[in-house]
Amino acid sequence: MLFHVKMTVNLPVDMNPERAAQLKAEEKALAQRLQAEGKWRHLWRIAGLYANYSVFDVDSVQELHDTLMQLPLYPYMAIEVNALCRHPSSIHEDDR
Ligand SMILES: O=C(O)CC1=CCC(=O)O1
Repeated sequence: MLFHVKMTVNLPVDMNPERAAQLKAEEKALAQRLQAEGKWRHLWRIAGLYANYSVFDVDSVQELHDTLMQLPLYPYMAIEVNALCRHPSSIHEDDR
């Protein structure tokens, strides 16, 4: 199942810089592991914003929920989710 996810990060302005750097490093490590596993298919910066557009390929809505909840930056994110399904004109056989 594919889901388009927008994540907007809002770190508190008074957050300790070392704590912020630690959270970002943990987020990067998990994001790269999930990409290597094929669960996090796309990760794009939204130009001009501390936000991203992502596409997740997971087995269930519950798996998406659990994945998002475990992100280190989750407490500081606003998240919007849209479920995706195959477009009849798509030429990409792996879209599903
Ligand atoms: O910087 C972001 O958009 C938040 C984020 C998601 C994965 C990652 O490494 O950073």
